[in-house]
Amino acid sequence: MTAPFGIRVAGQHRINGHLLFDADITLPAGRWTCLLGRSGVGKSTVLRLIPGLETGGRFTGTVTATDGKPLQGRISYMAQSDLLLPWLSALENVLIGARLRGAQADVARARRLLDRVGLLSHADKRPHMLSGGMRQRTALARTLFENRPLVLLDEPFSALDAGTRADMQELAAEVLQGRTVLLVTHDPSEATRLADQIIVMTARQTSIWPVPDTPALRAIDDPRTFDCQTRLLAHLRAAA
Ligand SMILES: Nc1ncnc2c1ncn2[C@@H]1O[C@H](COP(=O)(O)OP(=O)(O)OP(=O)(O)O)[C@@H](O)[C@H]1O
Repeated sequence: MTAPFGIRVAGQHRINGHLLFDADITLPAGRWTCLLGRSGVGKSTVLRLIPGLETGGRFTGTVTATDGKPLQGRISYMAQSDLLLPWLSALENVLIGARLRGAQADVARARRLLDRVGLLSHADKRPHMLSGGMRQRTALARTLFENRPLVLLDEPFSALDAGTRADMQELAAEVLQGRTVLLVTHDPSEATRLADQIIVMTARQTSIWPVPDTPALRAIDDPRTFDCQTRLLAHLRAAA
């Protein structure tokens, strides 16, 4: 993998002329940043601004990589909806990026990732034959397969049961080690477990929330993890 790089998103976003948010977010190179905030505040919009996707509004500001190079071809993005192609199997969906680029697809690696997300026995099924959580895990495998230095994850574990969610958090932490990751989540416990940096977003500002000085991936039952997630939840409930 190429050397990790950081990202800064700074500026104002408006929809129909109304200010949605004024943000200044820095993603440290090779680290996990978790972004939390009220529903509708603009977290997914921040994620979409980074690769330059349509947001339905107007952004006045900058998105810059710390190495000064263009971002094209260096980002893997997992949207809130799974975006699986319905006419392809789970395995073919994992391979779709390589196929679209006309690259040699590493089928064995795709199968290993499907195995890691618990879906190898479903590799030949099309998305309509899979549950919501299975489709989300297929989309996760597709995102991890892309092997990019910058990874944007929009609530990637939201459809999973608690046990599978913990397993998938651990898998993502392992596979994405050393990459720059931005994870949008509503779950203070998930953020506290995974984040090197937590950012809480409101319309007026983006602020850093202190994480325990233990390294991520943090133990769920560590009192410092528990204390951080409890205080973060209280803060999110109070934040406007
Ligand atoms: N394509 C679009 N056209 C117009 N407005 C949009 C579009 N996409 C999002 N919005 C609006 O932008 C605002 C922020 O949406 P966004 O999805 O970024 O919020 P969010 O914080 O990720 O929400 P959630 O936590 O519910 O997923 C919302 O008011 C939403 O209605």
